[in-house]
Amino acid sequence: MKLPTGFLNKMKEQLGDEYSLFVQSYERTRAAGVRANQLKISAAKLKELLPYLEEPVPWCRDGFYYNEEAVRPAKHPYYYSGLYYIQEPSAMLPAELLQVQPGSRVLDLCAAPGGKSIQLAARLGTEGLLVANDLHPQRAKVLLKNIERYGVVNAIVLNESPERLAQAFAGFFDKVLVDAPCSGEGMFRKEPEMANGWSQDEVAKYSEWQAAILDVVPLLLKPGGEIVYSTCTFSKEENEQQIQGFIEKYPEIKLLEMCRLWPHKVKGEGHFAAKLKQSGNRNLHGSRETLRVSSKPFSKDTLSKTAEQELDRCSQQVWGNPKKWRNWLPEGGTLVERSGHILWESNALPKLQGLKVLRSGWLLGTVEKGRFHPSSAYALGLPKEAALEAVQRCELSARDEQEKYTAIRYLRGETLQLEGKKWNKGWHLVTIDGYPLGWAKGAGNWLKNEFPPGWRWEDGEKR
Ligand SMILES: C[S@@+](CC[C@H](N)C(=O)[O-])C[C@H]1O[C@@H](n2cnc3c(N)ncnc32)[C@H](O)[C@@H]1O
Repeated sequence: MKLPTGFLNKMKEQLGDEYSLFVQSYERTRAAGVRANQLKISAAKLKELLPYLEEPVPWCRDGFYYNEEAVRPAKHPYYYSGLYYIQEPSAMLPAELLQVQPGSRVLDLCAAPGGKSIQLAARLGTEGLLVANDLHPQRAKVLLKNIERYGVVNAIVLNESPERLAQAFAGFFDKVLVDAPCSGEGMFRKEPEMANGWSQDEVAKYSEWQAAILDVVPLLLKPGGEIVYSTCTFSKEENEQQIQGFIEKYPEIKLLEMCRLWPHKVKGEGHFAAKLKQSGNRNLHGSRETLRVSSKPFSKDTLSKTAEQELDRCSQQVWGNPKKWRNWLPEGGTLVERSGHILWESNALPKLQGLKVLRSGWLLGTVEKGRFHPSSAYALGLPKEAALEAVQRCELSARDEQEKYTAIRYLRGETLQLEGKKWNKGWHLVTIDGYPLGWAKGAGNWLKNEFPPGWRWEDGEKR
C-alpha cells in the first residue's frame, strides 16, 4: 500500500523502534467487527444467531470479530431488524470508555452516522437521555435513521453547531462524547483513498477544528461531568497535544486516562481516546441567561381524541386489544402530538426551542386525514414481547431459506403473497424470528408493503 512520504516520516519519528512493525501492519488483512445492539439482543444470543462471529473484541463487551472476506453481515434481515451494528473494532472503544449508566444525560456531539450513539443508548436503556448531534445536515439524517433502526427511543437528534448547543444546554450533561472529525490516518488501511488527501496542512486544519469543538465542551458539562475525546488518527497534534492544550486552558478539567490503539499491536485500526473529568463548579460565564432548554414543568399526554382512537384501532388490529399499545411504552414518558406526529418522549427530555431538531423521542407514527399510520421507528423500537404478542403478524424465520427470501423481498419493498395465507384488513407487524422488521397492510391474499423507501434493502450494497 502506497502511503504519503510526509506521513511515513512523521510516523518514523513518533514510533522509533516500532516503526517497521507499524509499516508491516499495512500488509496484513484488517480486522472487521460487529457489535450486538443490547437494546434488542444480548451478545451471547447474537453469537448463537450468527455462528460466523469469532472472538470478542477485548475492549468492548458486545463486540465480536468476523471475517469480512467470508461473510457480509449487512446482507441479512437480522441487520435490518437492528440486532447488530457493523463497526470497525477500534471504534468500539470510546463509547465504552465513557461508562454511561442508566439515567444519565449524555451528549454525542459529533455523532453521525451514529455507531457510538447506539452504543451509548444501549448503556442508557430506556432511562435517561441521549442527545445525538451532527453539524452536517445530510449526515444528521443518516444519524436519525440509525437511531430509529436500532430502536433508540429516549434520544433527541439534532443538527446543530457546538456553540449553539452550549448556549442551549449550559451545564446540562453528565457525559459528553467528542468523536472528533480528524485527518483519519488510522483509517488508511480501511479506506486507502483517504491517504491520497493527507498533508500536514490537513492535520493542522483538523487540529484547529477540534480545538474549536472542544472549547465549548466545558460549558455543556455538569460539575463532575465526564468527557471522552476520540479520533481515528495518529498525529500528536490531533491527540495528546490537543488534550494538553485543552487542560491547560481549562484547569478545572482533569485528565483521567489516555489510550491509543495501534494497528501493529491490536486487531483493529488506529484510534485515540482520552477521558477527562470536570472537577468542581464551573463559572458558566453568564450563559444561564441564554439557557433555552429546561426540564419539563409537568408531564401530561397531549394526544387529541382522534389520535388516541386511531392508536386504539391500530392496537386492536395488531394485538387484538385496543389498549395494548400502551403496554409497550417505557415508564416515565409522555405522549405528544406535534404537527401530525405522535411521539413518546421520555420525561428526561427537556423542552427545546429554536434548535434544529430532527427528532425528539420515539416516533410512533403520523395521523394523516384522521388515520394513524405507524412508523418504522415504532416497529423497530417495540420490545420483543410486543412482537411475540402480535396477533396480526407476518412471522418469518431466517432459518428457513424460503422465508428468509420472503423477508428480503419485504425489505426490498415488494408486495407479498404467501401460499395458503390470507391477511385480515389492517396493520400487520412483520417479524424475523420474533424481531420486528416493519409494517404491512393486509388485503386478502396480499400483504401491502409499508416498509419506507429510504430504509430498503439495497442489492448493490458492499457490506
Ligand atoms: C468521526 S465522525 C463521527 C463518527 C460517529 N461518532 C460514529 O461513531 O458513527 C465526525 C463527525 O463530526 C461531524 N462534525 C464535523 N464538524 C463538526 C462540528 N463542528 N460539530 C459537530 N459535528 C461535527 C462530521 O459531520 C462527522 O459526522
